[in-house]
Amino acid sequence: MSYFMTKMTERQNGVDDLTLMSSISVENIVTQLKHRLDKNKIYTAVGDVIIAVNPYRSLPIYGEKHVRKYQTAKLSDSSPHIYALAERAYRGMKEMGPQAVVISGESGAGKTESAKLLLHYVSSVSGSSSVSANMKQIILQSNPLLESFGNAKTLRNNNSSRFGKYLELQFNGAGEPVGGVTSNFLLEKSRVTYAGRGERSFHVFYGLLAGGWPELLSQCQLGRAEDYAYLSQGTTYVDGMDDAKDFQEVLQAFNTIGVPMEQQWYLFTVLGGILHLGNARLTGRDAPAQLERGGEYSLEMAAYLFGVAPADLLKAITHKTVAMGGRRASVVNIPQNADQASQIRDALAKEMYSRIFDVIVAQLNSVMYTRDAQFGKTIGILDIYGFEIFKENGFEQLCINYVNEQLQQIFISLTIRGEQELYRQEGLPWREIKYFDNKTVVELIEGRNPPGIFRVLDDTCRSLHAVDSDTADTKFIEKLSMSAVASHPHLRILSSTSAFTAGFTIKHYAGDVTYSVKDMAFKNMDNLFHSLVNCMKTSTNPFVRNLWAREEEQAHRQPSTSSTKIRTSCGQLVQTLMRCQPHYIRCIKPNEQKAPMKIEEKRVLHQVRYLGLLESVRVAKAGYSYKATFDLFVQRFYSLCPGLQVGGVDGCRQLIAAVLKKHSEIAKSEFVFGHTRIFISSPETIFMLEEFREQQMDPAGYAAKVREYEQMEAAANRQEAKVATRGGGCCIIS
Ligand SMILES: Nc1ncnc2c1ncn2[C@@H]1O[C@H](COP(=O)(O)OP(=O)(O)OP(=O)(O)O)[C@@H](O)[C@H]1O
Repeated sequence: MSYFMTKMTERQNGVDDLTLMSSISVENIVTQLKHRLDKNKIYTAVGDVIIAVNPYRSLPIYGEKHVRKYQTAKLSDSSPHIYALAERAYRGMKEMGPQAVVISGESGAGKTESAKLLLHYVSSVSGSSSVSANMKQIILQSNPLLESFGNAKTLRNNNSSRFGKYLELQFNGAGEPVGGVTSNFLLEKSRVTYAGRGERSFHVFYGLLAGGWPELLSQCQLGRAEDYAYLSQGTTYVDGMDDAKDFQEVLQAFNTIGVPMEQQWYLFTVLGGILHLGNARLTGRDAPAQLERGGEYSLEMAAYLFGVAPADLLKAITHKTVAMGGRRASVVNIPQNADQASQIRDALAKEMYSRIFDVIVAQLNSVMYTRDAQFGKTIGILDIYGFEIFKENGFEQLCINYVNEQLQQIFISLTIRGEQELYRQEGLPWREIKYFDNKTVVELIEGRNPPGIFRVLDDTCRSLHAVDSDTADTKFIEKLSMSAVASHPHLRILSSTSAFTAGFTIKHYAGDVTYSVKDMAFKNMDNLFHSLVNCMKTSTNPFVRNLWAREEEQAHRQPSTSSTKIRTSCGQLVQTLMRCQPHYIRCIKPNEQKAPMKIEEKRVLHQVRYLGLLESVRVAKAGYSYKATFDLFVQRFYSLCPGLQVGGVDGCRQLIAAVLKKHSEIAKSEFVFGHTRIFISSPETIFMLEEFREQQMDPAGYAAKVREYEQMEAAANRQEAKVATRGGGCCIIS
């Protein structure tokens, strides 16, 4: 007996769950997604993981009617849908404890839309008391605010989130949302000072210039976006976007969350200061650098808006303060040339912006967070860049891929651990689950002993004083080559060639990625020197002073590096997620042109690899292919045992005995009984059971499907024969 119906479904419609594919390969995953998208099915499951293919058009699968369907559905029987996952998370939160939904995928794949759909679902099913209505309103308004400061136009997405976000919703005992906390990660602050061709900086800059209060624009002496070096490298305009209108939403959100007018004013003047700072161009091969002609006005405006003296600001930019010596350390000011000083100026702009972003998030949290929530009643939503591999990969990709390695670690340990725990609870014998544990890659990047890549990089940065960026990169790769991890099986160090600055390849769980070390050391140091910190702390602008207040007098300490900050915030995230029941949404961008319902196979293949979907299928199939409570199993397959009168374990045993008696091709060892569930080893057995069931319940329909399948196979064979004849000219497949 073949399980042809399953194959037919697989070939025509794609399987609902990829663990049911007849052959497991990345190519077959793509084929399945394609078949499903052809049938308007954008969601596919891999066990409990949901794959969401961006349809690039609105589909009639959302809204209240669909919410009600999933709210009342038996989840084990419902088709894959983001609402089904949202319902699982919501029920899990109410009945058990903290839940987390991890959404990943490349830019434009649909992460933010998925997060919004989740919020919509939870908001729809979770009560309407005045506290929760108020909270829903705040959460709703926080979106345009965070998007204005954290999103930008990129070539891939006009409204691309340039930061990772973890929103933890807090609920009361009745399951109503009463609060929340947002954490932000990896803001792409380099976008403040540079946006590539066709891209823009963060939306808020254009909004401010297009829709800011006239008195504010006049005080800041602000003009058009094209007038500012930081905004004019890319484009300044986005099709279909109304910057002035969006800016009004920002102001409204500030009012809703209670940011006083005075603070709003100060905040926007600092943004204006950043724009002027970018126009303070520096020149001169010798150190210290000088301002270019005309640069004095820009520097003065920046200094005025930051509330510091122009001479102090210039000195802080053109001199680097470093600590020298051991215990009785002294501080020296090293003059910087134009390139170095420009880097420091940009570092100030980036840091100022990123601190403003942090302040906004903190302000949001101060109104959202509540102590009245029930302990452990939370649902977290993590919307974060997926694994990245570009033609050229640098420090940013290393950080993003490191976070994704960590997330994969959690995925593996919680899934496998959960599976093993279930076996233990069910009294099943220990069954080893084989999978690739990427812990070794996490340690290669962040390890302490032996020091991993980040620590070698930090060590290099610590020993840098007045060297240029190229020398720093060379020193880093030398150190890495001599370090203990140099011979790590997942690392290959590459020396420089004419086309490539030295670098290294990491064998990640999702594939090999080659990183160039160009500018890694400088990006890691962030070039934020004490001179800048000390200058900003003298500001007469209370908002600016506050931004820098957290800095201790730390002229004698090196500032924390970017990789240390990422390790720390990622560590906190991991701890939070480890306490939760996780749910995963892997988003896929089907094509580059944003064309509705179209799959470019090569593109999707690439993402399937880098989202680690093959690994997900393997992990989901690692234990038993199928598990269900005795009752559920009996409910589904009772027709295979005519006259069956009982449910539970007895019903299950009788049913299986009947199947084995009639179908000798199924081995008894396929079925394992736990305390409350039945487990089935291979997917083939389930396919067969499904087929027997269909045959039993609807013989005529089944016979028609057999005929349809045979015709389809014959047509496929004829087609293959034609292709073979055309291609080789001599091979006819009979
Ligand atoms: N489920 C969906 N239905 C219809 N359109 C969608 C859906 N998901 C995404 N889109 C479309 O794709 C666009 C990009 O989606 P989104 O902004 O969510 O991507 P992203 O993964 O968050 O990207 P980035 O990482 O750049 O922020 C949306 O503006 C929307 O037009």
